[in-house]
Amino acid sequence: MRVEVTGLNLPLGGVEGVALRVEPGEFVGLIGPNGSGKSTLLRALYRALRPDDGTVLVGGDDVWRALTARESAGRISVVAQHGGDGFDFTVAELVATGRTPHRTSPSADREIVTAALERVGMTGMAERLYSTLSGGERQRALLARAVAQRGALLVLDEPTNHLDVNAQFELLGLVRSLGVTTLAALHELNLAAAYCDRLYVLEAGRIVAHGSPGEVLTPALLAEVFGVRSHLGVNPLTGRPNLTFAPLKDTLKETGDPR
Ligand SMILES: Nc1ncnc2c1ncn2[C@@H]1O[C@H](COP(=O)(O)OP(=O)(O)OP(=O)(O)O)[C@@H](O)[C@H]1O
Repeated sequence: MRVEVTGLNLPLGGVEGVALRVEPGEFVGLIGPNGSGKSTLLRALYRALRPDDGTVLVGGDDVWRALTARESAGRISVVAQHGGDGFDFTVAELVATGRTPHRTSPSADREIVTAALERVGMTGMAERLYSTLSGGERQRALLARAVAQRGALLVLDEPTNHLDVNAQFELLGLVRSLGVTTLAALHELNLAAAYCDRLYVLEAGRIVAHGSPGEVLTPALLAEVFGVRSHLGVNPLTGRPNLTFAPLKDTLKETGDPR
């Protein structure tokens, strides 16, 4: 399902004049420093923050003007930051809330929930209370809910938070394997380089660059936007672009030789 955002101005986060596209089946990453407006922009896409101006088309329909909240929830699956906080649900109950926008039978819903839990490897935790899960387990439960929701667009807000290095690969690999059009805010730039087809860079609420990871993640852009020195090479294990970083001012000298 195609996403087309044009002329988007939001009442929060300084988000102004944002235009972006996600083609059907693409995995597009949204990167930018803390506070640059990534979460705020995503909220406007999944109908949680009404824009002052501009359009958000998902599957050709204006999310804010042509779709109801229910229709939008049927089309867009979301893994938001702190998305399950405050729920006193079991994992299976949480995942079942992903079926709310759909009018399918209870038995079909149960099968979909079971399959979603299996997909994220949480079958054995179905009856655990969400509030008792670790941070990484919570992320997987929220992804299972999004899988059960079966939206044609998947929006992820920093989905790899709390995950160990292997779990980060597993989660993003799982997302890719779904083959669903995906837009994800990501902090870890090497994960963005490894998993995303294209990237958009947000700085103070404006898109300042977009393109393939190799085109976007240049030392000049990373110095300007993130204030770091960087080297773009190739990950010898995967062949994907690979960044190494250092602070602009070499504060590492003061830490001594780690060897
Ligand atoms: N409800 C709100 N009220 C006031 N300011 C807000 C609100 N929501 C977001 N902001 C501000 O908007 C800016 C962008 O926030 P946002 O959460 O979108 O950034 P982000 O790029 O997702 O950051 P991070 O990487 O730290 O998660 C921040 O300065 C934030 O303080």
